[in-house]
Amino acid sequence: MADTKIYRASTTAPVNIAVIKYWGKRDVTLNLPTNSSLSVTLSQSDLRTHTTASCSSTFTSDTLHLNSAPQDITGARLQACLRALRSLRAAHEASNPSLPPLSTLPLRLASRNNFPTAAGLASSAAGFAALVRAIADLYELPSSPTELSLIARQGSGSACRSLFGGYVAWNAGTATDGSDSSAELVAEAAHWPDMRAAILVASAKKKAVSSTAGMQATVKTSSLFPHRAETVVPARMAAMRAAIAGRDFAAFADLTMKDSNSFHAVCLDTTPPIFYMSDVSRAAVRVVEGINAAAAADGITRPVAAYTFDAGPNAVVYYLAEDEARVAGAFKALLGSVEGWETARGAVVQAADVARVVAYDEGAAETLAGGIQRVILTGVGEGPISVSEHLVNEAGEVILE
Ligand SMILES: Nc1ncnc2c1ncn2[C@@H]1O[C@H](COP(=O)(O)OP(=O)(O)OP(=O)(O)O)[C@@H](O)[C@H]1O
Ligand SMILES: C[C@@](O)(CCOP(=O)(O)OP(=O)(O)O)CC(=O)O
Repeated sequence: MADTKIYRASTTAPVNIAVIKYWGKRDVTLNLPTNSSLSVTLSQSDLRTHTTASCSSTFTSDTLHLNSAPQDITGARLQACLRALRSLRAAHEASNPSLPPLSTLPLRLASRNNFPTAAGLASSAAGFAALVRAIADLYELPSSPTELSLIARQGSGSACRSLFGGYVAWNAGTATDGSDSSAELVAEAAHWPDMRAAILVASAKKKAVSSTAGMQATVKTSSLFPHRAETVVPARMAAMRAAIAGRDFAAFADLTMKDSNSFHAVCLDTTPPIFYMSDVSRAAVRVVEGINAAAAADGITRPVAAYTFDAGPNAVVYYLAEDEARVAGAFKALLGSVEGWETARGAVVQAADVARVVAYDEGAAETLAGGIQRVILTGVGEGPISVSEHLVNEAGEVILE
C-alpha cells in the first residue's frame, strides 16, 4: 500500500545580533563573506521563529507559509537550502534502505515569527535557521550545527550563526566552494549568562536598501572597505573572542560600538551612500554615551552600555544584568510609554533618575523619546530547540492563524 503518512518535525530558532558585523560578499551565489563575524544569540523567550517541516506523498508541490501567507519559494537561496538538505537525506537513504524515501516527497513548510518580518530584527536569520533545522530534523540527518550552518548560510548569511546559542563566530573561510565558511560556537550562553540586550525599535518598516544590494554596492565602490575587511575586522575578531573568554564587558562594549560605527562608515563611503542609521539612531548613540558618562561620574570605570545597529535604524543596546537599573532603567524613564515594558522582563525594571543622561544631550533624549515605537528587552539565549507543537496538522493542513 502507498505510504500516505504526513511526516512532521518542528523547531524554534533564535535571532542573533552581530557585535562584529558581516558586510560584504566575496561570492554572491554561495553567500560567502569577505570577513568573519561574531554575534550574540538572543533568547527565544522574547524573539523566535517557529517552523514546521512536513512532507507527504499526498502533497503536490513544495510550499512555504510564513505568518499565514503563502510565500514565493522559487528564490535561488531558498532553493539552494532545499536542494542541499534533500541531497543529504538521499545519501542517508542510500546508506540505509529501510528509511522511507522522504527526499523524493514534496515539502510543506509553515513558519511563524513572533516579531515583525523584514524590519531589521534579523527575521531572515531566525527564519532560515529554523527552516534548515526543521527539515534536518524531519529528515533525521546526523548533521552537526556547524554542518547545518553551511546550508543556512546559503539562505541568508547571518542565519548560519543562529544554529547555535550563546556567542557565535562565522568564520569567513577561504575555500572557493564555501566548505569552510561555517559557524562555530565561541562560548555557550551559560559561560556569560548575564548579557542583556534592549532593542529600541525606531521603525518596523522594510528597509530601503536590502543587505544583499547594500553589501554589493559597498564592495564595489567603497575605498574604506578593503581596510575594514582585511585589517580592522581580523584584529577585532581576535579581541572579541578574548573579551568573551574573559567576560570583559569593557572590551566587549568598546569593540561592539567601534565595529557598528565602522560598518556604517563603509555604508556612508559607498556610492551612492547608504544611510541605515536615522536621526533617532544617532540620538540612541548619544543617550548611550550619556548613560556611560553618568556611570563614570558615579565612579564606574567601565562602560555599562554598548550600542550596535544592523542594516536599519533600530538600536540594540547590550548591557550586563548587574547594570539593568542604569541602562534599562534609563530607557524606561525616557521611553516608559511605548510598548514593551508590560512584559515580565520589562515590568521589573525601575525607571532610573535620568537627569544627568538628559543633561548630557537634551536634544538626543527628546529625539529618542519621540522616535522609538517599541522596546524589546531580551538577553543571550540558546540555539534552536525541537518542539512538539506543529504548524501543520495530522491531516497535512497548515494551521497558522
Ligand atoms: N520564518 C521565516 N521562514 C522563512 N523565511 C523567512 C522567515 N522570516 C523571514 N524570512 C525571509 O527573510 C526575509 C526578510 O529578510 P530581510 O533581510 O529583508 O529582513 P530582516 O532579516 O528582518 O532584517 P535584517 O537582516 O536587516 O536584520 C523575508 O522576506 C523572508 O524571505
Ligand atoms: C548588518 C548585518 O545584519 C548584515 C546581515 O546580512 P544578511 O545576513 O541579512 O545578508 P544576506 O546574506 O544577504 O541575507 C550584519 C550581521 O548580521 O552580521
